[in-house]
Formats: sequence, structure tokens, C-alpha cells
Amino acid sequence: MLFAPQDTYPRLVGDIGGTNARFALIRAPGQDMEAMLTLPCADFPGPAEAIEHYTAKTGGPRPRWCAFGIANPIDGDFVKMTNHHWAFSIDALQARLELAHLQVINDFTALALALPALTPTDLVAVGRGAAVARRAIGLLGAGTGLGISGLVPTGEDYVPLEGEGGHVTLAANNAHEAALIAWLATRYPHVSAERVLSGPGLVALYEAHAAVAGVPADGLSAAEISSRGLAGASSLCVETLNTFCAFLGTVAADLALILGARGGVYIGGGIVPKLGEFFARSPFRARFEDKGRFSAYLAQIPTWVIQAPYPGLVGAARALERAACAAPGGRSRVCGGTGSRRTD
Ligand SMILES: Nc1ncnc2c1ncn2[C@@H]1O[C@H](COP(=O)(O)OP(=O)(O)OP(=O)(O)O)[C@@H](O)[C@H]1O
Repeated sequence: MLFAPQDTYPRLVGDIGGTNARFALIRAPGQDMEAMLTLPCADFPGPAEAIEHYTAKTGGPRPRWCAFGIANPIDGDFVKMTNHHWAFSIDALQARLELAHLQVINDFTALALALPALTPTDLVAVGRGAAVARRAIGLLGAGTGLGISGLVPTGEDYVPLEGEGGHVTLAANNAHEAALIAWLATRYPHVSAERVLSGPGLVALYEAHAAVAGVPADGLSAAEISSRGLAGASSLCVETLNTFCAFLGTVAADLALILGARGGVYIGGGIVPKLGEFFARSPFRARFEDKGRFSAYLAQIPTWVIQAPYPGLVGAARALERAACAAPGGRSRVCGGTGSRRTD
């Protein structure tokens, strides 16, 4: 079906994590995202209510096209979130919201789509290395869970990866890490990377440090562990944060090797961007390069922390733009107005 560019607006974009749902609007072709709002998922029975709350607050004409990333694998029409109670049918959601087009994609697939649109001010480089153009790019991020994705170049474009890399098996790099993993294995049947590299994982890692050191663990939240670690107020929290960064270095390097990510590795999610200078000084980068015969290969690969405030929304906007361009008549009739930031 042919359509005019304005038929795809207003566009609603979203980024639904295990804890927070973020939304924004693109009202017309060529306009930037506006009215960004973050809502706690726990306050709503499902995405329909959260989106209705958002659109009632922002006012204006009803959105016609919508895309959101969600922290879940997408396999068919029914989505049941792993990290909280939301469960919904994509078709029913589209009908209830009276949308002409609805795209629900994995949140890290959406974030991967945003990467080419990020500018140097959106990124903080950690360590050396230089990106090679038109090579694969890696992406990982710890939040409520551990998201992993990437971009693989095809022709003039990229294909975003949709996998479940957060559930790979966590590997130890030394005897202390092996002891931590052995303790975690008494709690979980499978010690995946996400068991450590996430908000709940940071708490588990702190408890593992306490158990291995033979000292009592205080009942701290992930945010409390990181704030005490950043302030140097607790040696156990400092050690926990350093081990967290080291494990992230291991997993980021594994990802870079698997993808051949000479285009660089990006780090997003809700946790690392809050660690600031601590992360730059942490064992992350040394561990990233600590791969025996492949250390020199990894030393050439840059690693960046994403500091942009709403990169998932940029990715959802890119997903809509790609869908509009791919629709019959879209390339000639729709692709003029990006409604999101420039891509490569
Ligand atoms: N300052 C902090 N330090 C460490 N962990 C934190 C901090 N603030 C929040 N967290 C943890 O980060 C997680 C929330 O991450 P994020 O903001 O990415 O949410 P989300 O987008 O809903 O998550 P996701 O997309 O991973 O499901 C929670 O587990 C929380 O405990």
C-alpha cells in the first residue's frame, strides 16, 4: 500500500526495560524526538496502559506509527516479559491503540540500530584502538538484565543482531573469580554472564565477595553497592565493582572475538554509564585486552561507553524509518524526513 510521509506521523517510540519504560514522540517528518518521559513499569498493568498514560499526558493527535524495544526475545505475537509481570499480544496492542503500524523489537536490537547515529559527544572512549569502517560492531549493556547485540555490515547498510548473549556461561580469569563463580553456582543452576552483569547480578556478586572473604554481607541494593564503591566507602563494594568491570571486560572481549568487531564495542545499559571515571580506571580495559594470543588483535578495537540520554529511543526511531523506507513506495516517498538523528 502506498502512503504519504505524513501518514506515518505522529510516530511514537519506546524503550521498555525490566524496570523503566521510556517514550517519545516524533510529530512530523524532519522533526526531532520530543516529550521524552520515563515511567516505572511497575506502575502499569501492561504497555497499553503505560502508552495511554503517556499519550494522554503529551496530548495532540493520536500516534499512527509506533516502534518500541523491549527487554525480551520477540517470538511471535505473544510477549511475556521475563523481568516483570507485563504480558501482551502485539496484534491486540496495535488494535487497542489504533495504530496503523506497530513494531515490537528486542531492546538491544533497537539500541544497535542507534549506534551509527551516535556522535562523539554521546560516547566516552575507554582505552585505545580505532574503529575500522564497514566492520562488525559489538554492543552490550548491563541493566535489569544483560543485553547483547551488534551490527553486521551488508552492502551499504547494517543488520542488527537479535540474540540472547546475556545468557552465555560466565568464565573465570583467575582463581578468585573461579571461587566467586563456585559460590554463585550453589545458588544458580547456570551461572550466566547476566547472573553477575546486571543490577540483581551486582547484588549477587557483592554477596559472593562477602561469602568468599568470610565476612557478613549488608543487605545493599545495586545502587547502594555502586554508590559506596564509587565513594570508596566500603572496600567490599570497591572490590565488587572492580570485579563487575573485569567480568564485563571478559564478556566484551568474547563478543568482539566472536563478531570480529573491528568497528568497536559499545557499552550501554543503566549501570556502566553511571560509573563515570571509576569505569575508565577499572580493570575493564586491561581485561578486554587480556586474551593471550589475541591480545594484540583486541588492543586495536576501541571500546566506548554510551552517554546519550535516550539511545534506545533513537534506535526505535531508526526502526520506524527503515520500515517506512522498505514499504512499497517508501524509498521515494517517505525517506526524506528522518525524524531521528542522522545515520552513517
Ligand atoms: N547507580 C546504580 N548502580 C548500579 N546499579 C543500578 C544503579 N541504579 C540502578 N541500578 C540497577 O540497574 C537496573 C535498572 O537498569 P536500567 O536503568 O537499564 O533499567 P531498564 O532499562 O529497565 O533495564 P533493562 O533494559 O536492562 O531491563 C536495576 O536492576 C537497578 O537495581
